[in-house]
Amino acid sequence: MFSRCLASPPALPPTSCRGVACRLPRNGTPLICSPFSAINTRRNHISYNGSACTMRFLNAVYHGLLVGLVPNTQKNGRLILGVGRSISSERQEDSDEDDRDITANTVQTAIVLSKEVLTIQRSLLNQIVERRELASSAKDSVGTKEKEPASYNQSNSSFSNLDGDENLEVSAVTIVQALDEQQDESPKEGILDSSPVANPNAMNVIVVAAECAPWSKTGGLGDVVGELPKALARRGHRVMVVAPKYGNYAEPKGVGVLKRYKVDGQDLEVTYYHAYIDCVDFVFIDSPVFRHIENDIYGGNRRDILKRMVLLCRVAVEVPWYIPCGGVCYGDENLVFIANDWHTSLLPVYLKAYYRDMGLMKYARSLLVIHNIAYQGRGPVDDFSLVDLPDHYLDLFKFYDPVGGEHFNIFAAGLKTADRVVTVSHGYAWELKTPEGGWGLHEIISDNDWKFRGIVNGISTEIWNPNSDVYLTSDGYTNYSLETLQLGKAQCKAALQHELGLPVRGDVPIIAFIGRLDYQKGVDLIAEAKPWLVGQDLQIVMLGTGRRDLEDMIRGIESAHRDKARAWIGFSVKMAHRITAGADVLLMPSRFEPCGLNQLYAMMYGTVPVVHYVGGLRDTVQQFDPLNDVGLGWTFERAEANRMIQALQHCLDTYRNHKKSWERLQVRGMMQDLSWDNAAQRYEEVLIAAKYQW
Ligand SMILES: Nc1ncnc2c1ncn2[C@@H]1O[C@H](COP(=O)(O)OP(=O)(O)O[C@H]2O[C@H](CO)[C@@H](O)[C@H](O)[C@H]2O)[C@@H](O)[C@H]1O
Repeated sequence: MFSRCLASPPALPPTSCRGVACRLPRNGTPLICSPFSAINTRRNHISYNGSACTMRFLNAVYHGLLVGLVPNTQKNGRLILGVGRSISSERQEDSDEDDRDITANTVQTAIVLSKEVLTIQRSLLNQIVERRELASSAKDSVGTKEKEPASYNQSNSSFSNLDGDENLEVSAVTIVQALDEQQDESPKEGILDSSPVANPNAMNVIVVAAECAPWSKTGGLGDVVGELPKALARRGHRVMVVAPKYGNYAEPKGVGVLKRYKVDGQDLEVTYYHAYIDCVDFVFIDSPVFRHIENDIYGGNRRDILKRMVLLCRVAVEVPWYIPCGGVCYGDENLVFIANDWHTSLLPVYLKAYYRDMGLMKYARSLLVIHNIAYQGRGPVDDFSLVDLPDHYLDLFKFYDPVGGEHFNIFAAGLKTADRVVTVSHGYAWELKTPEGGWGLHEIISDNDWKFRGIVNGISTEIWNPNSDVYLTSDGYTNYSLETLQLGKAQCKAALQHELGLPVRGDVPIIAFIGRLDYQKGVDLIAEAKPWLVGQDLQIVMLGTGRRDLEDMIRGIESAHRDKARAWIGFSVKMAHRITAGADVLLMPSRFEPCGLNQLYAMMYGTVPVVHYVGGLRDTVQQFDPLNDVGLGWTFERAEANRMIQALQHCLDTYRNHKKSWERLQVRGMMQDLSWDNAAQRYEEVLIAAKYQW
């Protein structure tokens, strides 16, 4: 098996794709894409608003915008800009005279460049403008002879190694002029505020997952993969998401790259689609094995699912070499992969076995995020033959526990191999190290505690925002904010009751449940509590899909109590939003909950959570304390129906009899900053730790 691996070693990337370096076509091609209308190419050079510079420089500028572009020194009236290590590390490739015809890439790069230059950091703009003003005031005071501001000539600059390289020069004045012109056309605040921050620790980050909202989503993983990358990009990282292409997606366009991978002896053709949205490169992998399963992305037999995940991981690990995003491949320096759950736990293993063990991708690192340890990619030991690894890697996967006996466990191998491991809350991080919470993997997690950390998920405050929610603009629903909470929520509640055919009554509390119908989510506790629930003056709305018996169970509750209960079986994003807005209470009796997103969404909509005190629900829902008027909802200590009923009794008492307390609860929930920005900062700390780990 080892020799099979060696017989088809992973191909080395083309030299033009190994870093930021790309070559221009032999014949000059005018690039008319710049808002400055002044980017032109000559052989190996680009004239940018009249200043000669190399494509490498433009690429470096592109990266420099992300890592911080620093005025360095001035020479012959031109400002030399240092862009950190990306330039110096690429300089030796300048001597390579091998031009490559990459016109399309070059044009694309210039397009990206021209867009990115507009989002150049406020600090750079200010520095340059300040210096220009300094220069002109100095000029005024001295007369006709232009005098350089002293700061231009700092010989101790950290970028002094760039001195003298003509190719790295660009006229500061032309940049300033271009920015000035652009400011006339566009709202300054908008451009600058949405730009990535300068970040000295900026990295290339590739998030790999089996699902990515809004294109594919079966639960919280999709939401996280759709949003965390954007928050990392806002922090100045260059971020890509790699996910399978399950359907026909509108935005991503084919990139014209075709590759073949062998999985379980079968040749699989792979093409790639790309979209650049909110400063993130979304790369979708198209292959026959992924097509037409958008409604059942984890469907099929165990071996089929495993083969899909093998393909995803094998392709993803090479994407930084082969897929030009904005004309430039990510390359493997300063690179961190973020794998998610067992589906992509093979990625850290492939990174090690195929590359780092062979002296390739030496500086690339991997981070594995545990969203749910209950799914581990277990199978018989024979499954090892499907993952195409050297024989000595079997020990990483072979795992014994009393439940599964000796078996093949993909999550186990990923946890051991990844450079860092994160899970999605502090509560769950603790639980994972216990025999109950770790689902057999607790010892591996404890053994790797040094590289393990909990980071609470954030949420998209654009998609899940009652003030701009696109699903609240029709059918009687309305958008609302903190200021219009009581009126707006009452209207949404009436619209929900109307849409579901429940009695339209403002005074009756609506208790909602949204989630996968399985053991984890504790929906059976609702069935157990049914006699109490239906004896109350309340309405209960349940949205979910999953286990057939649980679907039948909630259907049964509805058919026995049509005036009080509704069960929506299926996956409906629209209904999830509408129920979150229209309900008064969100019930989450989850037996375990790594983080939970629905309680966060609920709080943003003034919907009060009642949750089992477990995992991420402990971290995010502080128990209401009426004496001190603090807290965000109600928690119950054990996943038992009577405990849940007690918590609901307290909750309904406050709803009915303490309106002001209730409103303050709602307001406290809505006023929290639950955005991804905090979590992204924590992730960045982990990325940095991984980068400097040897
Ligand atoms: N029938 C339905 N129709 C429409 N939308 C539906 C739906 N059922 C669920 N959803 C949506 O799917 C998402 C569920 O997210 P959760 O975080 O609650 O659970 P999940 O268990 O999938 O995620 C796992 O990963 C996430 C992310 O890390 C962790 O928060 C979580 O604890 C862990 O179990 C929400 O956006 C919810 O609205």
